[in-house]
Amino acid sequence: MSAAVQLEDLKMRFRNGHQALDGVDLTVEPGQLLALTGSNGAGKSTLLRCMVRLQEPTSGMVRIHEAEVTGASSRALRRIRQDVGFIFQNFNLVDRVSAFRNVTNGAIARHGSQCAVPALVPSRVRREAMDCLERVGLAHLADRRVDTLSGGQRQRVAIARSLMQRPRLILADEPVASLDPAAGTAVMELLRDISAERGITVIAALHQVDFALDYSERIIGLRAGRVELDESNDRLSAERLHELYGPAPLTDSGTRGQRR
Ligand SMILES: Nc1ncnc2c1ncn2[C@@H]1O[C@H](COP(=O)(O)OP(=O)(O)OP(=O)(O)O)[C@@H](O)[C@H]1O
Repeated sequence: MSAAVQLEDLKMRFRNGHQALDGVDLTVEPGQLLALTGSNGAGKSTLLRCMVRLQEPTSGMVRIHEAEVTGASSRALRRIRQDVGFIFQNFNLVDRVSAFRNVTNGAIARHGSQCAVPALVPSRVRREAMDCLERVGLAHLADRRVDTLSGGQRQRVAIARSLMQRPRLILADEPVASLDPAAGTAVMELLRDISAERGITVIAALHQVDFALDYSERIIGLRAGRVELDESNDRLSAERLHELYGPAPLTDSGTRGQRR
């Protein structure tokens, strides 16, 4: 099967001369849940953003599902991005509207801007939005304004919104960094489960090495914009990962989430 993501000698230098990515080569198999780890400033966010050109790489090649991202026209890029969900640390939801409306917004790329206008949302999209909310365990809060939800609930709304895209790839930039350990665990379990159920490739930048070990199949360690470590999680000990990337909080008062 073809790779979900392929990066070749990817480089990104900011205008101030800072080399944030310094020749990253990486191939990610479809359906894999991969954790990107590394200390502050290692280049994790830049790498995720460069994959879909939210940040323009300076050089190198990105391919997603066989389509070349680098060099793609804006139309081709839009098409590639339709298959890619992005989950952010700060959720990036529309605060003053309901969970349901945030989720139907996720259908805009597939069904057009009518999905942003409640009265015009087709009934099949409404049904799908409820299914997605159901999947993340929040159907009962569909009508709640998202700014009245907890951080963990908001992140689950963001995941439901991304499911509306029917993504083949989800890029998650510190999806649990703003959450308490229990909410973080719930979000990581959800990402792991939807990846397994739907064959969605997930690449998650994670600071917490315990989450990386517990929920990913493969761990990439970045340092100064380079891949320093690339291991399957069952070959990595927590001690080694802690040693490389510093102390990190345990996920839940000393216990760790369930391994696959
Ligand atoms: N707009 C910018 N201009 C110049 N340098 C930048 C810019 N944005 C980020 N950087 C630098 O690029 C490097 C990589 O940043 P990036 O945010 O990708 O790291 P990260 O691994 O995601 O870090 P963190 O874990 O702190 O989020 C850092 O040294 C950062 O200071």
